[in-house]
This record gives sequence, C-alpha cells and structure tokens, in this order.
Amino acid sequence: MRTAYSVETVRAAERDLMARLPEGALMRRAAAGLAAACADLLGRGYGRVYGSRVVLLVGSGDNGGDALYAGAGLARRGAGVTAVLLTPERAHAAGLAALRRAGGRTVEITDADADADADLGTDAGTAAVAAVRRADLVMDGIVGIGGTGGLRPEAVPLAEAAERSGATVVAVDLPSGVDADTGEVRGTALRADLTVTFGTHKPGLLVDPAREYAGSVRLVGIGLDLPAEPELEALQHADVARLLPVPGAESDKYRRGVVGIAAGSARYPGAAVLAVAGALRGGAGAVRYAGPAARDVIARFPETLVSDRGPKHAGRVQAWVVGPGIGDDAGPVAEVLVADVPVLIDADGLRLADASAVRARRAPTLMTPHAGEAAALLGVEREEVEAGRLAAARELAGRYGATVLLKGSTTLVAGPGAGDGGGNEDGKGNGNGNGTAVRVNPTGTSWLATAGSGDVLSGLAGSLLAAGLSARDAGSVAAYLHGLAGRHAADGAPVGAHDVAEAVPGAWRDVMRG
Ligand SMILES: NC(=O)C1=CN([C@@H]2O[C@H](COP(=O)(O)OP(=O)(O)OC[C@H]3O[C@@H](n4cnc5c(N)ncnc54)[C@H](O)[C@@H]3O)[C@@H](O)[C@H]2O)[C@@H](O)CC1
Ligand SMILES: [K+]
Repeated sequence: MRTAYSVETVRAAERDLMARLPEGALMRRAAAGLAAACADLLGRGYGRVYGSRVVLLVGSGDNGGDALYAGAGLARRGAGVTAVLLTPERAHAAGLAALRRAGGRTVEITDADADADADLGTDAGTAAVAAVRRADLVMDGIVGIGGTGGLRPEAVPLAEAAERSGATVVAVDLPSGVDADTGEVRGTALRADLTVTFGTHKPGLLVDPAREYAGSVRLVGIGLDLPAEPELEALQHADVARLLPVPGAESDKYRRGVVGIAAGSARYPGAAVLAVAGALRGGAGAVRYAGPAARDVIARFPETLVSDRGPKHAGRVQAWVVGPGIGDDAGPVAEVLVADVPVLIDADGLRLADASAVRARRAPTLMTPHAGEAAALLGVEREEVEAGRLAAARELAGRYGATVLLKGSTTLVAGPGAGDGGGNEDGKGNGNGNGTAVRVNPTGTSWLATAGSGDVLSGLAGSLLAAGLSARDAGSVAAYLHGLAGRHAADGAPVGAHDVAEAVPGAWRDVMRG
C-alpha cells in the first residue's frame, strides 16, 4: 500500500522526531537522500556529477534549506552549483554557509529585481534565468509543505525557464506552487521530472492536477513515526491480490454471489451489454439482467440470466448495479434503492436517484460519477470538481452517506466517513469498508476515456460487491483492474470499451501473479 499523510500529521511526526534527534539531523537526512537522487540522475543523463551544472531555486523556508545542503553535497563531488536566492535575507543560513564552503555560487534576487520587471529582466534576474537555461539539473527548493497558493510572480520566469530548458527538474518534497493536502493548483506551479519527497507521500503527490506536476516520485525515509490511518492510500498489486474473491471448493454460483444489472434502454442497449461484460469478469457467480435490453444482452452473453421486467420482479441478487444508459426511467432506480443489498448507482441513475432514499439505505451504496456528474450533484461547475477532486469526493460521500468513486485521471474512492474521522451516523459498520482513508487509483490511463468504459467499470465493481467486498474495496479494486485492463488492451493504441472488458481477466491474472 502506498500511503499519504496530511501536512498537519507530517508536522506532528517531525516535531516528535526532532525532539529526539540532534539539531539539524532531520534536514541532513532529507538532504542526503535528495543529493543521492540527483547524483543518480546526473550519472545517468549527463554521465557524471563532476563538471555538471546544477541550479538551486531557493525560497525562504526549510525546503530551500534542503536544496542548499543537497547542493553543497553535489558541489563537493565537483558539480558547478549556483543557488538562486529568491529571498536572500531569509535563505536558510546554515545551508547557505554549507553551500558556500563547498564552493557554490549565489545569485540574489532582491525585491528591487522582483518589482522592476515582470520578466525578471534586471541583471540579477537575467543571470538567474540564464543559469537555469544552461543547467543540467534544476532543484526546486522554493517552497514545500509550508507553501500557500501558487508561485510568487518573481518565481514564475524561473519555473518557465526550467520547464523549457533541457535540464532535469527535481522538486524538493513537492513541486512548488501545488497544494500539498488537496492536490489543487490554484496558480502557477513548477513542473518537475522527479519529486524527492521526505518521510511520506503527501496527498497532492497522488491526486491530480498536482500529481501531474510532480513527475515520478521518490520517497526518502527520514524515520517519521506515522499514525496507522493515512489520509490517502493507493492499492498496489499485493493489496488487490489479497482483496480479490477466490472461489473455495464448496462454492457454487449462488455462494459466489449473483449481481443484478439494471441498465440500458431501447435507445441505449449498448450500456446494458457493456455493464454485463464488466460484471461477467468481476468474480460474481452469475449475472442477472433486468431491463429493456434483455434480447441484446442474451444475444451477446448467453450465460446471463435475463428478464425484461424491472428489478423488483427479478430473482434474488447479492448486489445491484443501476443506471448506465437507462435514460429517464426512475422506476428501476427507486426499486433497487429499497433493496437490502449493496447498490451501485452510475450514470443516469445518479441523476434519477432520490437523495433521501439513498441516505435512508442500510446496505452499502456505491456511487460512481465522473467529474461532470459529480458537479451536477453538487450544484457546481465541472471545472471546480476537476480542480478539487478530493474535496468533491468527500463532500458527495458525506451528503449521500454513500461511498463515492469519482472517476477521472486519478480516480478516488471516498467512504461516507472520509474526512470526519469515520464511522456511520449511528456508529455501526455499514459495509462501506473499514478505515477512512480515501483510496486513489494508481493504474488509470487516458486511453480509458472512451465511450462505454464507465459501464464496464460499474458492472465490474457491482460484481465485486456481490462477491462480498465492501463498497470501498469493490470500488477501488474495480478501478485498479479496470485501469490495468485498459493499459493491457490499449498498449499504446486506442481501444473500445469491450476491449477493456475482455482484458480484465488478464489484469486479474497479472495481479494474482504479483
Ligand atoms: N520540518 C522538518 O523537520 C523537515 C522539513 N523538511 C523540509 O522543510 C519543508 C518545510 O519547511 P518550512 O516549514 O520552512 O516551509 P517551506 O520551506 O515549505 O516554506 C515556508 C516559507 O515559504 C513562504 N511561502 C509560502 N508560500 C509561498 C509561495 N507560494 N511562494 C513563495 N514563498 C512562499 C513562507 O512565507 C515561509 O517563509 C519541507 O517541505 C521539507 O522540504 C525536511 O528538511 C525534512 C525535515
Ligand atoms: K519544492
């Protein structure tokens, strides 16, 4: 499991640890890991550290201190190091002294430089931008977990020069300008090729849009003692393998769970077919389809139990999926919401579901909106959801008392207790899943942004619900397999949703093999 902790938690853990260590020990650990990561990159890209050109962008806090110490380490190994001090009077004094002792140079950006010209066109500004353009490696120590808002104006030309230069850009702890706790990017931020983060991942390193700015992420342990429950967690192969249902010798199809699919319409029969395609690969013992696309479903998947009447008349199931392609018929949604089994609500179902009926449910509910659907439910613009995905998922989960899977480039799964310390209103478990950490899916691929791909996901997740997984596990495991299947199926080329469904067994095998 990859985990991420909030800034508040990181600060508390750092305080505890610092109280037990000699002054500056923690920063030296961080800087040593940072310097090693940079030396690795220089060794691979440039051939060696000796003679390479390194530029440090140094802000006013300890993040700049990390950069200065790491820069000193590289200078001792023969790199030519220039530190651009964005607030010279507040640069980390001991770090700066260490860099100077190691032979590093400095360029000081003063208020006068910053005020004189939006493009930093003063002598010092020009020298700084020129150094960045010539650099082999740029280290971003402008701001870390102490940052608020986007980059300050004087840092913007430097960030742009770094992005356009051929230099490898390494962010210290976080790319400057992104929000560590939320993954939001409300102004300009620096784009890194690698982020070397200390102690633990921060939520912003795993959630878009900030995640995109981080490039690849390397974690340097500094010995923090962190609490059991993280803010965010990302499943890895081994976690998914543990959660996948495995039929025992005694299992028959009913014990493995029957998933009911209430999807499709005369106008959109394909949504029914694709949801069933996903459900057949999700571990339930049988798939029951109830709706107007029964003939299309049975023609494509003869193993399905079909009925053209509503869910209320279908036989017993262990979980329902409702919504894909149902158009404007609220009947099936109301029928499944009163069922005492887990229900997944997707697509049209999200619009048609009565919020109080969802809140009144005792069995788990899993809602699977994309950003546009989430925005409609929250009464905000789509852009707002995309900019603040974590907040949106938590808000929806809280409002509906449901588990929410917010689809997108970094799919999130938030349980109803996410953000309020967990638990149901009545304090009883409701099968939405243990723990309050929001799950973030690491396997997504942009090839999955294809029509019908969401229908496959809802069938797959519904099948896992029927097989007995909690809503949080079913949602996050389905997203994981779906993303992996998308990658396998696409392999660098466009694919259709049915290709993704067909690739799910391969993804499942891949996970089980480790
Ligand atoms: N606290 C610790 O024990 C450790 C901290 N470490 C480093 O220290 C960092 C945190 O240090 P600080 O608490 O000093 O905070 P930062 O260095 O992240 O930044 C705080 C400073 O930046 C200014 N600032 C805030 N937003 C800004 C913006 N958008 N643009 C420019 N300046 C801005 C603030 O006025 C403040 O002076 C971590 O991210 C990590 O890099 C590491 O050395 C590991 C140990
Ligand atoms: K930084």
